Amino acid sequence: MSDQYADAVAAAAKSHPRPSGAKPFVYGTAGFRMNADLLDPVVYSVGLLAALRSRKLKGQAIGVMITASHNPAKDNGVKLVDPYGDMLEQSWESYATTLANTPSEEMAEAYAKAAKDLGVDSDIPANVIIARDTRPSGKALVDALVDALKATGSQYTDYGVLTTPQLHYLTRATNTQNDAHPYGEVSVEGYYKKLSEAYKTAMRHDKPTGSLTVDCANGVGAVALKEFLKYMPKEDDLSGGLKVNVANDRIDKPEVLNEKCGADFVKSGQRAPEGFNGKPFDRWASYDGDADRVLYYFHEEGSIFRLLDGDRIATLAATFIRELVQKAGLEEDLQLAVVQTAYANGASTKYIEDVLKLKVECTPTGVKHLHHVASRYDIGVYFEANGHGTVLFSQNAQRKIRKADPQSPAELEALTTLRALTELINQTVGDALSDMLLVEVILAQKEYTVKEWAATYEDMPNRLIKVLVPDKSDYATVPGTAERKLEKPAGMQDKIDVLVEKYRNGRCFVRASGTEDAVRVYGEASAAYDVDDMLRNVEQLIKVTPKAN
Ligand SMILES: CC(=O)N[C@H]1[C@@H](OP(=O)(O)O)O[C@H](CO)[C@@H](O)[C@@H]1O
Ligand SMILES: [Mg+2]
Repeated sequence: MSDQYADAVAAAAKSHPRPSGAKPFVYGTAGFRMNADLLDPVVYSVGLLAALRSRKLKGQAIGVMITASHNPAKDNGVKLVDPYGDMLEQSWESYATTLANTPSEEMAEAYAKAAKDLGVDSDIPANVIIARDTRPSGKALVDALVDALKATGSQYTDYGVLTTPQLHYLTRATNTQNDAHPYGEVSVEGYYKKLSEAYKTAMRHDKPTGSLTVDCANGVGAVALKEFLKYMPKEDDLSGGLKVNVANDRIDKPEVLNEKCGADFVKSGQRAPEGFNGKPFDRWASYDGDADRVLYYFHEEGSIFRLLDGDRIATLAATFIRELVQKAGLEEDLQLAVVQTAYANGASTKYIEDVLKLKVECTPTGVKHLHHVASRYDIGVYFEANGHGTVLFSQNAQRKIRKADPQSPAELEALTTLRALTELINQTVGDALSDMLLVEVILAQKEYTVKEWAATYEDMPNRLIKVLVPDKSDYATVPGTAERKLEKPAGMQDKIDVLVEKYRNGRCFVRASGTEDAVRVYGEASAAYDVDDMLRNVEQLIKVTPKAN
């Protein structure tokens, strides 16, 4: 056992025992997520890994976020953020999983082995920054994390209660503060200032119409939004003045987090949250529990609910950014693409390809996959249908946008807005607040009402359901199909294909969830009654399939 911290790791591990008989934990789509009561030893092990990761990356700061996002209040979770604000490099996930499943009495050995395998030099200083959402269990979990950081001689900063994207911002800002182009000031205030200044520039000639009401899922988004509003222009300001109503902000009642509200509730049920006023054409948005997702929606006359989901935000952003790039005379220089998952509504994909004539890529579920593909383009717009996404501007694109020499007042105008957008958009990860400001800028500049935005294309009727199965690991998709085809259980895909063929423009796929103990079934077709019938039949098929062995 060579690592100089191994003894301290062993001693501290005794206070964070792994309950016997606990199910194996897996670092999944969004880190570890489970009932908060089980998480203490897991978070301790994540602290150890954060220290190793920071040392491996020459002392750059690593972020640790304690959140379970849209899950119920009793759950919690933990995820690691890499130095530039993206998710933990995939090749390290297996180390996270191994450490999380190690009994406390073997922890020091497992830690030293990981350090050795990963070639970590324990003399390099480690630096970790921490934040948590509003869940009551978060505080004690931060204590477990800090125990690991102290045991490994790491420096740390605990930023308290923040949104997930704020922690991503701080991680990147910390690691770029000495660069030629720092990401921003290393403070939460710096985050608000960066966003508000970019918003004011982008809105310099425009004022949004009407008001915007934001359902904050009774979570941390309410804290961030209220603070941010202090940095916004006054409501009557002709440059960007906007009346924002904050709804579902009961962070004093932790048990109502995500309860009948929030982006996940709205998207999966295709219905408005509790507290919705139902006034026709009022503009509403919902965040999720850690404010990295946002969706818009409104009621048409007759109480018809119209959802403007992540696909809509992606198409709106791609349209607008492409127009700006053209107007700025940079069209030849900058290639733009949209990245989606199989859950994207087929009508949105068709619209991007046929009307916008832009390239669409489809990746497996989970933002880390979308982010990775989007980063290959000069400008990569990526969104999951559930509202999680952002726009990435490559270094090359940022340089060209910064250095371009406008040849006309119109080019200068477009460039000014484009430059503002590279600051307004949180390029580390999906960010409800930043994405919402982006949407507001676009709607105001294009003079779109929500009705006009919704009219750009018509969604295919669709539904997403969860089916409980004895063991979700019986379900596996064919690699390279972006999870659209099953290879396990054997023969099931053929049966699904036969079923789906019966419905006009039917599409349906089944995959195991990476965050819940269930399989998900997504379906869409030309007619809503066909979608319901198709999903009922596929659900039945899953229920009668004998357990694989
Ligand atoms: C269909 C769907 O919305 N799946 C969500 C959900 O993943 P699953 O692996 O499907 O459970 O949670 C992920 C983390 O928040 C999110 O990235 C993803 O989009
Ligand atoms: Mg979230």
